[in-house]
Amino acid sequence: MLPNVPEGAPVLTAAAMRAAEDRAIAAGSSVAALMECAGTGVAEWVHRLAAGSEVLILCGPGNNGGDGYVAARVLASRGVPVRVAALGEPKTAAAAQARAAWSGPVEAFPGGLADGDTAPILVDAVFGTGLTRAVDDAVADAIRLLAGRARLSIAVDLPSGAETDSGGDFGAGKLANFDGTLALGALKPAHVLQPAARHCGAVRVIDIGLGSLDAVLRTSPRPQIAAPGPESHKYTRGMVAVVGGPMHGASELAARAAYRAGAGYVLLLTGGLPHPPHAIVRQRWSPDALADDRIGAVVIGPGLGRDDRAREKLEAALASDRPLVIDGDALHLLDGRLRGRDAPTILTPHAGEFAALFGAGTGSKIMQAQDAARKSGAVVVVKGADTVIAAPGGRVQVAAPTSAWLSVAGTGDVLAGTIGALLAQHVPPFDAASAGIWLHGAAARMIDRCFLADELADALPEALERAR
Ligand SMILES: NC(=O)C1=CN([C@@H]2O[C@H](COP(=O)(O)OP(=O)(O)OC[C@H]3O[C@@H](n4cnc5c(N)ncnc54)[C@H](O)[C@@H]3O)[C@@H](O)[C@H]2O)[C@H](O)CC1
Ligand SMILES: [K+]
Repeated sequence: MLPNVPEGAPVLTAAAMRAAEDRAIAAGSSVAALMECAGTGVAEWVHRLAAGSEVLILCGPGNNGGDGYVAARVLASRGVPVRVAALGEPKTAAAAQARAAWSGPVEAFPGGLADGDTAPILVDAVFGTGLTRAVDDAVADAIRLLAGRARLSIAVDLPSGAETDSGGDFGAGKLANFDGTLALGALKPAHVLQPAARHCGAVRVIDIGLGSLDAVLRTSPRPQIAAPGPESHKYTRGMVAVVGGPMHGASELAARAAYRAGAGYVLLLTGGLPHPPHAIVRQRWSPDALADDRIGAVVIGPGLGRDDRAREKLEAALASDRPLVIDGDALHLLDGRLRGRDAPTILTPHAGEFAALFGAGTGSKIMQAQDAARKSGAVVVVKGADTVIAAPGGRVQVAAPTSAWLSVAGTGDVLAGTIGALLAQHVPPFDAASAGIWLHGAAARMIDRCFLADELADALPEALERAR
């Protein structure tokens, strides 16, 4: 049930890590001291997890390899059987020092390891944040093979071959799957962005003495959502208007999710005959349907359609001064019409909708989301297995990876309704988006597998129970 990365944690790029390291050194530390901390922290985790089994540590030529030599020395001093295999001699002074302090043998990697060689515990200290180009095929293949054969595989800082800042895979499909990754000093984008994130397993951060870290990017925190008090009534709990269209199911799901996420009153503007759940107030759409100033948020897009009537509805929603969640079909009808909107606006595109709206951008998903938020003036939620939330002012979060079972029809509609409920309760738009994604992800993890989007909506109250 635990998310596999720490919540609300700073995420630093390779350059930001180097800057933090420079600050620590200016304050009296040294690369060797940081490496000692890193290697000792790795050894402590491995010692606990290895439970006496033999550990094979693969060391690269840079400081990631240096961390590996330190870990080997510390593990051996604690009586853990350790083997070290290295990809050449160390190339940095600190790694060379760590290598010199390791008194055991060093096997050649990958060439020196016999076919079928393995150890129950595999530690990958080959490359970390210093990797700037693809890893040789023979090296990538050997890491993947050894990690696959091990009972437990652990990456030091990053799975070797991961691109630190973009979460890309330098090896193009050759990254090994690890059970765990020990992030040194702080999380890096590769721990939360796909495809690298899925290779990390459970990620834990090891303190290496860098002090407090200031980062623009963080993982989404667990939200704190207050329960209603004695003074609450349906309108203070938030009134959400869902503007529907020809695909009724989608707007029904958004409306249901809005209630399940705590809204006090949900109005579904599609019309039609009354049917359960009767708590959803169904009305026909009219141009002045959004004039009721008790409406705290409007959700538009799920099931809206893309015809002239859909355009007319979107036009009215954009012209209103209501906070807006724009999703699904409405994203396809936007064509830059957000400019000049003062009320809070949240866009929730998936990758395809994002590309259609903002073009095929360059840079990491994080940079692209920030750019889109700046250009549109809206909070932009780029959904996926690595959902990024960006605000126009530059604030940005990555949600902890959640259940892949969310990849089913209707879950986006549930998310739009969930965010709408929080927005209607006057939660600021960035926080509403962040909390909505957290609730949605927590609900998915709780109901586990093969769920219907309706059931996801119905699991939101249990997720809310954990957001206190
Ligand atoms: N940042 C910190 O505060 C600390 C980080 N530590 C660890 O150090 C690594 C980063 O170390 P660095 O030496 O910069 O890079 P790497 O070890 O990741 O690798 C660089 C090394 O590898 C060579 N190289 C690069 N790409 C390739 C390639 N495709 N094939 C072969 N060789 C390649 C390059 O020339 C270098 O020699 C960080 O992740 C932490 O693990 C320390 O613990 C200190 C504190
Ligand atoms: K590594």
